[in-house]
Amino acid sequence: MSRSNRGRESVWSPEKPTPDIERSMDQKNKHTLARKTGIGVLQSPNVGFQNCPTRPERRAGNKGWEAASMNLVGSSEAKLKVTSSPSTENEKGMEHECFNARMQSQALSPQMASIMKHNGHCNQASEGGLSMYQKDRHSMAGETSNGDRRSSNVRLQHGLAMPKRETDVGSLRVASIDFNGTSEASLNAACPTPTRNKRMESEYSRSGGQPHVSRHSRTSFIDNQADVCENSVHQEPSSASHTPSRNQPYTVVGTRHRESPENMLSDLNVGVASFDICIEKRGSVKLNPPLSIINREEREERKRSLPSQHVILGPGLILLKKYINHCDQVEIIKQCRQLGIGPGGFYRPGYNDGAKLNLQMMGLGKNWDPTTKYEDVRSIDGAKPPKIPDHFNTIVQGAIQESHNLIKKTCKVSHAEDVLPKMFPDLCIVNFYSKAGKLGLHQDKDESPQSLNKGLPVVSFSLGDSAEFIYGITRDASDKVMLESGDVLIFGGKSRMIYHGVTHITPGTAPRRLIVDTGFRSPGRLNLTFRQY
Ligand SMILES: O=C(O)CCC(=O)C(=O)O
Ligand SMILES: [Fe+2]
Repeated sequence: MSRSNRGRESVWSPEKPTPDIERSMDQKNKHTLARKTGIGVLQSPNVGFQNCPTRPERRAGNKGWEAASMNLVGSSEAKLKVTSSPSTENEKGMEHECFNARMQSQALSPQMASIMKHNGHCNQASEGGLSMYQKDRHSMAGETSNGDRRSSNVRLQHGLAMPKRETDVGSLRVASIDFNGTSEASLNAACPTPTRNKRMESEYSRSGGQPHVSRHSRTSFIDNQADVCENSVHQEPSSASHTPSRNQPYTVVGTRHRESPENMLSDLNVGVASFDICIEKRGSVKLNPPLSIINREEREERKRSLPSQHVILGPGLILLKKYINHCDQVEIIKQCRQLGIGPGGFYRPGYNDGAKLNLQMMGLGKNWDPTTKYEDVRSIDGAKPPKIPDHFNTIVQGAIQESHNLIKKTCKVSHAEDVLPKMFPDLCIVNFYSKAGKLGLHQDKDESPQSLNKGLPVVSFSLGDSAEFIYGITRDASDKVMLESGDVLIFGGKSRMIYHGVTHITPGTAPRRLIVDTGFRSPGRLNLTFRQY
């Protein structure tokens, strides 16, 4: 099993609704999907639309719609409207010609602009807006408005399933729409069939202007007698405090067309939504942590200055407990945050069949993706992975040195490098795990054969919430260790090819001071694995 088989999650399965979506359905074709998000956490509610009643591939000639997934995150003002005008007489003509997509956004991230340009989805794209005017039978038309509020019409080739075959006519799909920032948004979709109309509504509302409030997302499918076929995703600005800044990106990403592998592959090329590992501070009052917490953290600091609790878990397998100090942890999180929202930043890697890893990932130096493995330019969006910051490398070298000292002392060997070779990283995989994040059992074996043969170590930093890390020489890895914020785990030499994975993270275990000083998402865990290709 290779790294490419790491924990997979099917994100769109008509048979298996995602567990966090409650589903109910009455006898009159009324479907409701609802999901409540947690309190106190800026979350990305995934609103999944599954198993829509008029799937075009099943019911030839019907106008069907499908929206597989909608993600709303954080603050943005954005509007996507997709309409298909009805024709009472000639359904086919209507279905082929009258697609019209409209996206309004006050701010378009530079990243998104370049993605849209790169993928040829618009003829003009710039930070702050994009526009497209294109007319053909599968086109969407529109214009860019003046001023702050941009109106962009985009051709979402993968965001919408354009009718390609007779059986697909009239199908509208909005498979995945990502808004970043704090948002109020709604999605409406309706499509008449000869016998009945369907209407789908989704609403994500945010009460109050502060990030730490309870959130609610609602999606429902309602029978509708309206004579229009409309599918729109609509976000209304709710208050001045939601006014987006230019670096609050708005992106639209690809669909999951289940019926064709090529579609699934090309979906991945549509673009990525930028993901922020930190919660934006919105003028909220910064409260000092309670005394008990300060005391506990001071005790932990003191413990750190005691003789180290570093352990040798196996030959070339070293755990440096709380090796990274608070200031360095803050620095690493802030730098990852900055890099993560820029070009080549965090995205959720997926497989050709639509399954996705249970984490957000970013490559530094090189990108790694389950389908492409290592690449110098990200095939998903053409972005060049950012460089590894020098400061990170300094910590890596210090950790290797510390491990050598420990090996010399404990194993009484004169050449610690025989046990754990030195390594000068040219790439780093940064993983962000949210509450449900995990990583299936795998070996890290996509590095070069020379690197693997020499047993050049992987150096892994853990920050934020603790994680249960499982490992072992064989596939039935049964050893476990808790990786806490500041820990560095190193596996090289004879342990280079261990099977390993992350079974779960434990929410609420990140040092509070770290969250306060960084705005780091809670619950959340950041993991950086440095390697030499
Ligand atoms: O998150 C971790 O601790 C492990 C990450 C990992 O194994 C990987 O990225 O290959
Ligand atoms: Fe790994």
